[in-house]
Amino acid sequence: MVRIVVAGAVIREWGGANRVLLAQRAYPPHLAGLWELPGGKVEEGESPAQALERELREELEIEVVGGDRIGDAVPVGDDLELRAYRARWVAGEPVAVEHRALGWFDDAEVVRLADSGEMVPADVGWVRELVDLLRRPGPF
Ligand SMILES: Nc1nc2c([nH]c(=O)n2[C@H]2C[C@H](O)[C@@H](COP(=O)(O)OP(=O)(O)OP(=O)(O)O)O2)c(=O)[nH]1
Repeated sequence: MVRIVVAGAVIREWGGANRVLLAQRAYPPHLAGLWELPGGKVEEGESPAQALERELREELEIEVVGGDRIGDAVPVGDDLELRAYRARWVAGEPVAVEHRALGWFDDAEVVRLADSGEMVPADVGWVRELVDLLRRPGPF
């Protein structure tokens, strides 16, 4: 059975640029050190939006509301399907509960991470859509 993994783009205008929140994985070894959109696996009985809201509460201690899809689904191995969504920030300052670090990246920095191999490979296909979002005016 294919499990759905949801990943969220929280965007904030900060320091004169729109920035997306990325998280640096601490595990497993082949992904440790790489940056991703935070999220996790959808549990039984949950909608993708509910899963995203729960995962960001658990991993980052922030409250968000799950929104529109970003880009296409990405198969990971034989048993995971990864999906990206907009996530509207509601409350809380992000804390790295499970990640090595957190960062807010503007459009150029997202491209640089992808080009330099510092982004989780499955997420690289979303960079074009992320950059388009970051170049649009808010509110987010
Ligand atoms: N959260 C997240 N996972 C990703 C991304 N890209 C990517 O390949 N993955 C993979 C890594 C993992 O194999 C899987 C999600 O695992 P996870 O560790 O974030 O999810 P989880 O909290 O539900 O996991 P678990 O500890 O219960 O295993 O998807 C991404 O952008 N965000």
